[in-house]
Amino acid sequence: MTEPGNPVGRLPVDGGSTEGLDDLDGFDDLGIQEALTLVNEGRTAGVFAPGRPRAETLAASETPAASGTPSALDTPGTAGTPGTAGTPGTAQAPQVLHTPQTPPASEGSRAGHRHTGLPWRQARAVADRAGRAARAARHRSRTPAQVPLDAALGRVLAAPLTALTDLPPFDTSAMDGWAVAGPGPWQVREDQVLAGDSEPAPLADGEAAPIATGARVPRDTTAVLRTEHGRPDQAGRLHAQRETGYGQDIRLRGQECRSGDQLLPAGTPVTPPVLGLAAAAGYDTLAVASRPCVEILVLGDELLTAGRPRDGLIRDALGPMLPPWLRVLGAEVTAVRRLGDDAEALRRAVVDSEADLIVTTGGTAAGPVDHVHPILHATGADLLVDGVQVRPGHPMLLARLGDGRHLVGLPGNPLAAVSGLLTLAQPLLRALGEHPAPEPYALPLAEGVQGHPHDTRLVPVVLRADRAHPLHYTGPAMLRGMAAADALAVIPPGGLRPGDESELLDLPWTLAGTGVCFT
Ligand SMILES: Nc1nc2c(c(=O)[nH]1)N[C@H]1C(S)=C(S)[C@@H](COP(=O)(O)OP(=O)(O)OC[C@H]3O[C@@H](n4cnc5c(N)ncnc54)[C@H](O)[C@@H]3O)O[C@H]1N2
Ligand code: MOO
Repeated sequence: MTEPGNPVGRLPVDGGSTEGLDDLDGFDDLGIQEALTLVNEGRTAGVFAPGRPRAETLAASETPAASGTPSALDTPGTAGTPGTAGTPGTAQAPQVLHTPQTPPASEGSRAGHRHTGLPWRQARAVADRAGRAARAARHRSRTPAQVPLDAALGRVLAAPLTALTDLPPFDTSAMDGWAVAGPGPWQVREDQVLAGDSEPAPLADGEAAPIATGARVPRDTTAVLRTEHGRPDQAGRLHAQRETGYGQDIRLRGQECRSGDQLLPAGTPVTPPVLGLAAAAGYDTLAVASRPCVEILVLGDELLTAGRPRDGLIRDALGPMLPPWLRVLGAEVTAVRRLGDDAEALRRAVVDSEADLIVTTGGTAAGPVDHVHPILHATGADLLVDGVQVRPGHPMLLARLGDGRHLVGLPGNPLAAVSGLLTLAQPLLRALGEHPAPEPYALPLAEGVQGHPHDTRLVPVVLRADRAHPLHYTGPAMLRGMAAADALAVIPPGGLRPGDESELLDLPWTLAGTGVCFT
């Protein structure tokens, strides 16, 4: 536990090891000594509350809470919390420090630390532009698919939805009651008019006919009198108990649209109500944008596809995670291939693929078996994004392979791969699949979040009561926090204080539920 008056506590933590400190978001490119200096000088945004274990404050993003067996949701605010620096041992309100000594990202000093790649927003914009360019190329070469209504769900209209009929297609009763003609009382007819009847007999003046909601009104009907507003007498005459205006409770033909009206523009996502509207307007099939084809290449000799980790081998977490996620983003996943660390297999897979997008996992860094860069170089690919100023995931990349085809290289660390997915694959696939980008939105943070000195951070959060609560277990190699998350908070360099609005990247299943969107 941290000793009062000694904000930093005993360093190093974790049983005397500094292992893990170089993984700290915000510090991992500074070097351990530099990071510790910043901490000791209070120049980082960090809460060093008396009694709080140092591991929870300094290393919150990687380190489990100190006691018990907390879940990712436990005291969510404490994960990645160090957004404030109070004076330990005093009742003084914490003072916020926004790493004032750090140069802005654009200054990019290479002297003490790596600082490469595109700024996060710029990288997303590049991916979006690449998707748009590829889409234009696809438009020239492919015709939109015409699919049955149920197969169109989750796709995007390739053409405007134009009404094939007037809606309503004929004058209908809006209520159960009586169709009446002229002023009452009315003589009630025997025959009832039901929904689906094709051509009810016209009403004579002074006549009423029992009618159901949705039934076609007889010609010369002047109003519909609701069941609860009329009283038939013994002699079969109907008396109005409320005044009935001319045209009341009659839905006129064409009230909603006329045949030929544009109901929705091209580019509209096909949701359940769109399917309903299309059916009402007379459609059996819809023209939808073709889905971008995506091939996933999982790299790494250390990966197992079944059983428990053993003998230095670990389970492949990305093979199961990426296909459904990419489908939610509008992709058709045509293959998931596990290539190990075989450079030649990777080269062949890249050269032979006909997918619009290849997503690789792992091998993006500079290790002895990190083959992605060399293979892209050897195959003459155009690196549009080579590293992004984002944590985790900074080695992510985007390359153009020619013919409007692209490759997104996701880092192997699983949360870094999620970051790459949201930063590069999502904007590219949205643009390619013609899905509109959602409106950006923000919520106040329940707790402060420490920023990286130069890079944007993406931090898993849960959303409760209109606030975003940062989660535990959000180190680059962890999915435990992510699996409990509703969204990722976008933390600018320097961090955010409690109550600051943080932009949020939504996770599509949070609202829709898993059954709906993984079609
Ligand atoms: N000298 C440097 N080393 C590293 C840097 C750096 O800048 N300089 N960056 C680190 C960061 S940050 C990341 S992220 C990783 C990116 O590495 P790669 O994309 O090359 O990925 P690998 O080395 O293949 O794997 C990294 C890590 O992730 C595990 N992994 C890989 N694939 C999977 C999978 N499908 N499921 C679960 N786990 C996976 C792998 O076993 C490694 O532990 O590089 C750092 N190094
Ligand atoms: O830390 Mo890396 O940023 O895991 O992507």
